[in-house]
Amino acid sequence: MMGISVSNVSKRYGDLMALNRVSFNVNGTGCLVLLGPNGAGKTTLMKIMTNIIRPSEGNVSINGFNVRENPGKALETVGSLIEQPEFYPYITGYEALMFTCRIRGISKEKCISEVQRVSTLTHCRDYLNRKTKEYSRGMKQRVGLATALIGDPSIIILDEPTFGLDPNGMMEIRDIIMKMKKEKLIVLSTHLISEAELLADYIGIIDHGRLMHFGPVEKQRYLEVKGQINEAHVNVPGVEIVKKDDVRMILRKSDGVDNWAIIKALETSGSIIETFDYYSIIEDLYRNNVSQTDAEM
Ligand SMILES: Nc1ncnc2c1ncn2[C@@H]1O[C@H](COP(=O)(O)OP(=O)(O)OP(=O)(O)O)[C@@H](O)[C@H]1O
Repeated sequence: MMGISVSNVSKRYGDLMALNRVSFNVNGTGCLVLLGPNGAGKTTLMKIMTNIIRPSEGNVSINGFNVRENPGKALETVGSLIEQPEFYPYITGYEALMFTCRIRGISKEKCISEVQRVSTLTHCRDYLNRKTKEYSRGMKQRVGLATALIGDPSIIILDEPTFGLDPNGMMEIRDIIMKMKKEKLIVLSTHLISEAELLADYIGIIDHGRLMHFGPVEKQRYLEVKGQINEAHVNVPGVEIVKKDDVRMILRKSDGVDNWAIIKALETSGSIIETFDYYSIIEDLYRNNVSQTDAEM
């Protein structure tokens, strides 16, 4: 099974610990979102994962191959877009993509159709014949993403893929990621909680170089109840109250607990329910794990 293993990775820049003993494993398909404020260490971690820089300590393995010792094998099926893409200014986007096809070992005959495929996916065909020095930030971002998709890699590592895109562009890229994550392993960084909520199957929260939280996003497990719930008791096995005030309550439930059982218990105990819905816990995790001065939503 495809997977990434990050083991005790630290990175020092002089006195600064940009990453401090980060470890996690992620396997199979889905999307791991690395969420954290500016300067948290997300890009540094992704650069280490793709062998752009070397860790001060620790190791990264992809599909069982150590990224530093065996980069050819480890990164064979990995596509990536790290930081803002930069292209040689006098070449066109088309030439940049063709060049990447050749580097990735795609045969000459197949390059044209592959460039068409990735540029259609990322909606950058209209300006592929213009020189990259004329591109806006968003245009560069789309061509950069197209570059990451060349060769149809099974693992894709994307550093802030929607950075610099207009709202439509953001939605298009998120749609592409939603589709791709069904059959690929995607790792992406963002400082936007809304983006994490939409895309994450696994979440890693990074602050000041430390991995503060790592785990699956249990989308169906958390419920938000609003209404008059000041006297609420939820005597349902497998249900616990995570947070509660007079008008709002967050619940966590175990597998197999029926939402109707919870509603019934709440009403029986005298609550008046106005809304009852699934709740994304990511914002809470972020608030609890990122130092307040840095928190930006
Ligand atoms: N080459 C470098 N030399 C010195 N310090 C660096 C270098 N690269 C990164 N840093 C520092 O390491 C820390 C982590 O930076 P990094 O770019 O990984 O953060 P980030 O989470 O990706 O932030 P952002 O969301 O702003 O892109 C920051 O304090 C940054 O200033």
